[in-house]
Amino acid sequence: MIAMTDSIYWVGVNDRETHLFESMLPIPQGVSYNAYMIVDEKVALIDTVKADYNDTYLDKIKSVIGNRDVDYLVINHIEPDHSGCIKSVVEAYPDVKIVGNKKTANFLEGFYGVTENVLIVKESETLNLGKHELTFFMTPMLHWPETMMTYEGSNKTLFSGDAFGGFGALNGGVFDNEVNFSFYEDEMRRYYANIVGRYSDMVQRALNKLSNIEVQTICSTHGIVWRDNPKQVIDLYDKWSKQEGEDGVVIAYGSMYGNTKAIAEQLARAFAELGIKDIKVYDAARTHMSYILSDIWRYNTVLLGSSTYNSKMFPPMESLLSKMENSKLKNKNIGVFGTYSWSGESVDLLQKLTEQCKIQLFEPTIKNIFAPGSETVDNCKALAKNLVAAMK
Ligand SMILES: Cc1cc2nc3c(=O)[nH]c(=O)nc-3n(C[C@H](O)[C@H](O)[C@H](O)COP(=O)(O)O)c2cc1C
Repeated sequence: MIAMTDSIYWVGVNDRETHLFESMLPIPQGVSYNAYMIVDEKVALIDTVKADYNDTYLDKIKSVIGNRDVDYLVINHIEPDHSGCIKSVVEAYPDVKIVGNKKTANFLEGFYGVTENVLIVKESETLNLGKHELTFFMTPMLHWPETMMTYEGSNKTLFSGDAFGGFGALNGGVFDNEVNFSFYEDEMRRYYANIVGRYSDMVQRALNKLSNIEVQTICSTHGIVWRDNPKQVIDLYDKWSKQEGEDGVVIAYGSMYGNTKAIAEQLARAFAELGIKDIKVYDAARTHMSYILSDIWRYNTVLLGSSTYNSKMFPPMESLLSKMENSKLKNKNIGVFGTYSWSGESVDLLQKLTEQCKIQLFEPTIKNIFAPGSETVDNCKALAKNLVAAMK
């Protein structure tokens, strides 16, 4: 338990055990499931943690309130990594009222069979705890239908659910002024690109809503608590949700025997010769696509390459492109390249995807039969030149 004020507590946990978040995204640095508690005339919990950490969570609550009862459990987001302890909270505190919106109630019944003692709240409705008053803001599809945020007025604290969160367990430092943010920034962007990015329009809607309230502290369900400079994370979310990429290049390729890789290397060199310093080259079969997507989110220029594999793209590139399409990527300048030996579908498929994604494809497209020759070097230089000219 960590006291955030004399009456608001962090009762979250660090997960250093799970390898793959949502069974897909590597979290070598762990992740935190943040939950909070407000102790006033009434006691309110805000979100719970993943079921695996049930005992630790309940112990933390008890360490603050002893034998007092919990009056409310606010569910900002019912994804199981935050709602996994609902049933044990109900068992431990049978009179607890579960606070959520109409959609939360539906999920609550479906996941946990809980139908009693549910308090349904609507947009801007308030709940008085004594000195603290909670106001609820609906933020649907950020990133589930039932997501909402809870604002505590006396401390100007926003409990934001998954919004403003990120990977990376809390290594002692919990608040933004206690940590070196560069590590958390990378892990926040990877979380954003892979989990929230698809719902960027909803993020913009939520940011507009929040612009009407004064926020001094942001408490997300993952990662650090922002109380020194909450504007920093709001600005980052604004930038990421507008998909405003920085000048820089991501080159991702799939290559079995090095021919496509050779083009990737030539392209990287061509960008470097044009003065670009931020160039990230990824073998899509080697680096998990969540890291590649995170950099694609960061930069404005993307080069995608694939050899032809059984009339298709090389499978790891196919996965990356499917994820890119699902993320509703926009505002990127793209070049494509690849090699083949007889039918050569991969580059055409790469091109087709850029049409589906509505991202701008730059010429020349580089499609090589067998090993790349000297004309490939010229094509790489021409493509790099066109893409650099389009940077800010
Ligand atoms: C398993 C396998 C399947 C392939 N399937 C095709 C194909 O369907 N059409 C084609 O034109 N070339 C195909 N090729 C040839 C490669 O696309 C070609 O040799 C390419 O240059 C390899 O590039 P890389 O060295 O970057 O892997 C295949 C090669 C392998 C090893």
